[in-house]
Parts: sequence; structure tokens; C-alpha cells
Amino acid sequence: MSNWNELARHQRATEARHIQELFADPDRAEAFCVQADGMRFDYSKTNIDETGRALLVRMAEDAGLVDKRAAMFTGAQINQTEGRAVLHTALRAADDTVIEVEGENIMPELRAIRARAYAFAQDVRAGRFVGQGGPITDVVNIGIGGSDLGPAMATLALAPYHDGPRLHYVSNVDGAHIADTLKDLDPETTLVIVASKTFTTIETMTNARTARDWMAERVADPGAQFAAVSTALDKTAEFGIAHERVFGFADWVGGRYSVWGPIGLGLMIAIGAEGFAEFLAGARAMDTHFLNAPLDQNMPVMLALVGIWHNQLCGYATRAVLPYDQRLARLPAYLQQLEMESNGKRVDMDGRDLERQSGPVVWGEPGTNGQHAFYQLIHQGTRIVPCEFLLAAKGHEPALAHHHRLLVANCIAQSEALLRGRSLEEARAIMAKKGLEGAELERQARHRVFAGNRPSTTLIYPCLTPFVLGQIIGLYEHRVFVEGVVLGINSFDQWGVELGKELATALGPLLEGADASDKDPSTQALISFVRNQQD
Ligand SMILES: O=P(O)(O)OC[C@H]1O[C@H](O)[C@H](O)[C@@H](O)[C@@H]1O
Repeated sequence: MSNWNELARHQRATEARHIQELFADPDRAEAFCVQADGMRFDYSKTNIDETGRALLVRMAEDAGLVDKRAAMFTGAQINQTEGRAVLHTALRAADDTVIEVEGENIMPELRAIRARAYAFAQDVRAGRFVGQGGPITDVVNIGIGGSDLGPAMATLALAPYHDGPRLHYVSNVDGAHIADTLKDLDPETTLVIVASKTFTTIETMTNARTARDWMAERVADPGAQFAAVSTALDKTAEFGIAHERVFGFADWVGGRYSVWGPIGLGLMIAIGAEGFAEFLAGARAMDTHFLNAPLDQNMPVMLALVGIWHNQLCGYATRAVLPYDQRLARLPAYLQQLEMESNGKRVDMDGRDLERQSGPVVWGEPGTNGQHAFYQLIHQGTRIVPCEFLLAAKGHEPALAHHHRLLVANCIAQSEALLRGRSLEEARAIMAKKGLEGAELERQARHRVFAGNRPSTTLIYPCLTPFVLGQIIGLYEHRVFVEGVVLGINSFDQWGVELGKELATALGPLLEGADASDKDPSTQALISFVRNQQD
């Protein structure tokens, strides 16, 4: 980060400037915008100017982005703390690509597993694979984290293409989740997919056993209606799932990057192999763009650099992801794992304390719902929240085009409002029109002032098709990668989730009465509250 100080100086020197001033340049809207295969990322409503952009791009270059990008795509062991390559891009690479891991081309096996998964999905959809009571009507995907969020988010996103059996996603170990899901299902026509990279995750294994017991009550051979997706083939066999319904993947696919392979089985069953292939094609188009576009016209690179400008340079701690697309309702949750599990780290690749903040807190809700909830703070709160809007130019409901026009108008209006705000003079004029005068006019006007000058970006795309969803998810994956490279961290491990897991395992027996006296007083009090309720 050799030019970090220069960038920080530039940020300080320009922070008093109103973003609107930058539009004195009539070409700004085009010049601060990136296009990729029909998608447009507009970052002109930020305080980044040409100098800032050039410095940001140089920072990415100096961090070795170009070489590190090549290293990822070609299978180098860039996940150093786990000694692994990072090759989710191979899951969507063109068929004739050659990618070697430890001297062996991994592509033929990937293609073979994908073909098996497609064939199984098509069999389920066509009623060739049946339950013990007939064709499959419902599929329950049991998984958590990366084995849930990706396929669950994508299944909802692609609802207009969903013509297979109903899909249900169960993740939480809270019995409420599986109980509520199973209560209306018929065990004789339900397929259960147990999705777990490790096949040891306590939530998933607990839910999987509960589902098997539920099925065993009505079905002679419950195992016959189970499929599994995992890297641990010994453990899937131990669980009793026949190998023809087990779809493996390698450890160089990170959990939160795994939707492109067999972890996407639920989505394959929902939308079919052809639709899934389109989803992969969209991500592949984004890979090609990421690999080839010059850095300042490279969508994932610019998305990442805008994020770094806002978080590490301006000091805005959070980022709101605001899809004006109801079917992307789970995108914020998906991105919370993708971005926060990847870049929420406190040390760099070599274990040294980070000199900057790590990745931001990511949150959000679909528009327009958020407007009637938390946008108050976004517009008038004392904290600045950079907003990332996502918007489809076209919806899937031609008969409801008037709804879509309202949706689009709201999205674009929000970014406009954040930019321009409303001055005290304008607010006074509004109050005067209402007949207010003097001190009361002044007081009321002050509540109606919007400072404006609040940054936002807009990602606009033609329509949320499988291809476009693939592009969007590929875009965010690469954004996380670029951010990780610039910050010098490993975006592909997740040691921060381990301590809680270990303590939870140790804590279980204490809830049943074992001695808790070595716990801190707060923990002891919580345990005894639970024990008292159980007695
Ligand atoms: O797929 P699994 O092995 O069951 O893992 C599920 C999830 O749990 C872990 O705790 C990790 O934090 C996630 O990255 C992972 O996606």
C-alpha cells in the first residue's frame, strides 16, 4: 500500500467538497461508470474524482492485483492458512479450460460430477427419480452458511424460472426451523439433500438426523430419499447415503463460494440444468471481464475500490446493500457471509496486525421496504452510510409494469435525494407555503433539511435472469477478492467462527447440570437461568 498516505491526503483534501460539484464535468456520469456485458455500475454519485480513481487503481496495482488474480484463476495455493488453492471459478470455466492442481487437470472430473448432478436434477424434475409415494413434490436442502445461503438466495432470486418441485432450505439448529418446514410435507414424496462441505457441521448433522427420523416414521427406506453434497465421501457413506446420490467437490472450493457446483443442486432441481448452465455462463462472463478489462474499467475492481474509498479512507464503517428487486431479498444475507466472513480479519497474510480497518459491516433490505424503515437514518442521521443500489430495468411481470415503474422511480429517486439533499432555503420555502412564519417556520424547516452529499452507487441490469444473477454473484465474489488483495488479507479462511463452535460443544453438558463453576459469572448466570426453566 505504498501510496496509501497520498490517497489519504487526497481524501482529506477533497472531503469538504459536495459530490454535486463534480457534475460540473458534463461527462462524469459516463466517465465514472463501468459496463460489463449489459450491466452498468454507476459510481458517479461518490466523491471520487479522477485523481482519486487513479490513486486507487495504482494502489490495487501496487498490491499485486494482476499477478494475484492470475494466481487464483490458475490454481496457486493462495489460501495460505489452509494450504489450498481457490478455484470456485473452475466450477464455471469453459469446458475446454485446463486447470491443474498438483499437476493434474481438474476439469474432466468437475465436468463429470456436474453431468451427474444435472442428470439427477433432471430425473427428480421429470419424475424418473421417485419417492416411496410417487414423484418428488418437495425438496428440503439441509445446510448452513455457504451450504445454504447461496442456493437459498439464488432459488428465491430465480423464482420466475422455478418449474421443478418446491424447494425448502433448513439451516438453523433451532428445532423450530426444521419442525416448521417438515410439518406440511409428505415424507413419501420428499427428497432431502444434506449439503455440507465437511459433513461435520453440528447444525446440519442434527437437522439431517431429525429429517431421517421424520421420514423413517412413514417410509421403509428413508436413506433412498436422501442425497448428499460434500467433500467428505467417507462421512456421507457412514450416514447411509448411497454413493450414486452423493455429489462430491474438492476442498479448493470455499463454502461461501460453492453455489456454482453440486452445492447448487437444489437450484438445479428448481430451475433445471439449462437454467443452471445459464447461471454459470453469467458468472463466466464476469470472470472473463474481470480477467481482461483494464483495471479502471473493471467492474469488480472498481466496486472494490469504491468500497475501500468509503470504508478505509472516509471511515464509513458500514455499507447498505439495497436491491430494488424483491427476489434479491436474501442477497444482503448472502453478502454478509461472502464479504464479512471473507474480509473480516484482524491480521494480514503474514499474521501481522492490519494497519487499516478490515472489511465493512454489510447490511440491507430490499427497496422499497427499507425506505419505510431505516432510510430515515440514511438521509438524516449523523452517520454516513454508503448505499449500493441494485436495480433491474425490467421486471418479470408484464401485466404489472406499473409496479415496476414505481419501483424504478423510487430507486433512482433515492440516489438522487442522497446526492442533492434539500437545503434550508428550500425547506423554509416549503414551510412558508404551508403558512408558517417566524420562529416556528424556522424550527420546522430545520427538521426538513437533508444535507445531501451522501454517496451511493447503482448497479443496473436488464432483468434478473439466471445469466444476470450469475454475473452479479461473480461480481461480488471478485470484489471481495480485490478488497482482500488490497488489504493484504486472506479472504478464503474463516478462523473467526471456530472459538464459538468449540465453546458451544463444551457448554452443552453444562446445560444438563455439569459443573459450570469455571465459567465467568455472566455465563454462569445465563446457564443457571436456563437450567431453572428446565426444572
Ligand atoms: O458446508 P459445511 O462444512 O457444513 O460448513 C458450513 C459453514 O460453516 C462454517 O462454520 C463456516 O463458517 C462457513 O464458511 C461454512 O459455509
